Amino acid sequence: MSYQQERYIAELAVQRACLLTQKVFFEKAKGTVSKDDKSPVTIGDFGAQALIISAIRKNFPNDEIVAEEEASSLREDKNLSAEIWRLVKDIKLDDAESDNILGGPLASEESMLDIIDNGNSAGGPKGRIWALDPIDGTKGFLRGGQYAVCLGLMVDGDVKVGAIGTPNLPIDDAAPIDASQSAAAGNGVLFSAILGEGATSRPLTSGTLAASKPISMRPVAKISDAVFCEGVEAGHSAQGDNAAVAELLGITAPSVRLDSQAKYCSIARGAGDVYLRLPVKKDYQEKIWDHAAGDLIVREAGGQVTDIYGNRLDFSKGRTLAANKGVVAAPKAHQDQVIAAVKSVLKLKSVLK
Ligand SMILES: Nc1ncnc2c1ncn2[C@@H]1O[C@H](COP(=O)(O)O)[C@@H](OP(=O)(O)O)[C@H]1O
Ligand SMILES: [Mg+2]
Ligand SMILES: [Mg+2]
Ligand SMILES: [Mg+2]
Repeated sequence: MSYQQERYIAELAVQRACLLTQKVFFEKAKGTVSKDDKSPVTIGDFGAQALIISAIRKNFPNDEIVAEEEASSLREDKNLSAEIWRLVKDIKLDDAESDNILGGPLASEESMLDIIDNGNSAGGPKGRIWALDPIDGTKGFLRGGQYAVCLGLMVDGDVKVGAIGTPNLPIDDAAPIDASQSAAAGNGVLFSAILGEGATSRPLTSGTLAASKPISMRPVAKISDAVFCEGVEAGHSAQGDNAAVAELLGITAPSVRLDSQAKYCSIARGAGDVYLRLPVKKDYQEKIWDHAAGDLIVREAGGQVTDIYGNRLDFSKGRTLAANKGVVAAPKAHQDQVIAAVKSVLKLKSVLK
C-alpha cells in the first residue's frame, strides 16, 4: 500500500501548524507553563496540537493519535485556553482549497480542548497510530533557536510516513547550521518520507505545498571526517559521553548543537553526519513522538538509526521507546563502527563509576 495521501495530509497539516508556531515565536508572551515533569509547554505547543489533530480527524477518522500534550491544565486555566483559541481560530492556509482539505477552522474553544485530548492513545503494536510532537524542542523555541513540528504514522508498530516542519532551518541544504541561527528571512523547511520511497525536503510555505526534492545523507569516506550533531540541553543527552565517542572515532570537528528533530533532518540532508543522544538518566524512556518521523526520514535518506546497543528503535511498545536506550544515527556504512565506540565509552564509564 502506498501512503501518498497520508504523507500529503501530514505535510499540509504540519505546514499549517507552523504558521501558528511562527506567529507565537514572535510574540513576547508565549504563555509558558511548567508541566508536572518541570518541562515547559507554550500556547504554540497546544495550538499546533489542536490544528494537526483536527486535520487527522477530518481525513482519517478511525486512526489513533499519540500526542505529547493534553488539555487538563487548560480546562483549569480559562485565560490560557482563551489565548490559545484566539490564535487557533484565525490560522488558515492561504490556499482555501488546501485549508478545506484539512477541515477548515476548528468549531469552538470547547471542541479545541477535546481535540487536544484526542492525542491520548496508549499506542502499541496494532493498527494505524499517529505520533505527534506539536513543538519538539520547546526549550529551543523559547530560546529563539531550532524547533520542529513532527508527525509520523505507524502501522502495526512500524513507521510508514514522517513529516517534520523546521521553520528556523535554512532552505539551502548546504548552508552551515548552528543553534543560534533562527528565524532569519527565507528560512523554513518541510521534510518528509514514506517507507521505501525515499526522503524529500521542500521550502515551507503558507499555502499549497512547494515543489519537493529528494534528500540524502552525505557520503563520508572515513568516520573521522564526520560532523556530529547533538542536543543543546545537557539534561537531555550526555554531552561528555557524546564527545568521548567522537574522540574515539577520531572526529576533530566540533559538534553542532541543535534543539529538536532538526538534528535528524540536518543529517538526512547532509548538513552533519552523525546524531548522538546518549542517555543522561538510567530510567528515562524516550518518547515515540520525539523520534518517529526523524527515524524514518534519516533511514530513507540512507542512514541507520538505532539505540546505544545497536537495536532499531521499537515504536510498538506504547507511548515510549520502552525497549530502547538513547539514540545513535549515522550513515549506514559507519553505524557499526559508531556503535562499537558508544559501547566502549559507556562500558569504560560504568567500570570507572
Ligand atoms: N532526560 C531526558 N532525556 C532525553 N530526552 C529528554 C529528557 N527530558 C526531556 N527530553 C525530551 O527532549 C526533547 C527535546 O530534545 P532535544 O534536547 O534534542 O531538543 C523534549 O521534547 P519537547 O521539547 O517536545 O518536550 C523532551 O521530550
Ligand atoms: Mg515537551
Ligand atoms: Mg519533543
Ligand atoms: Mg514537544
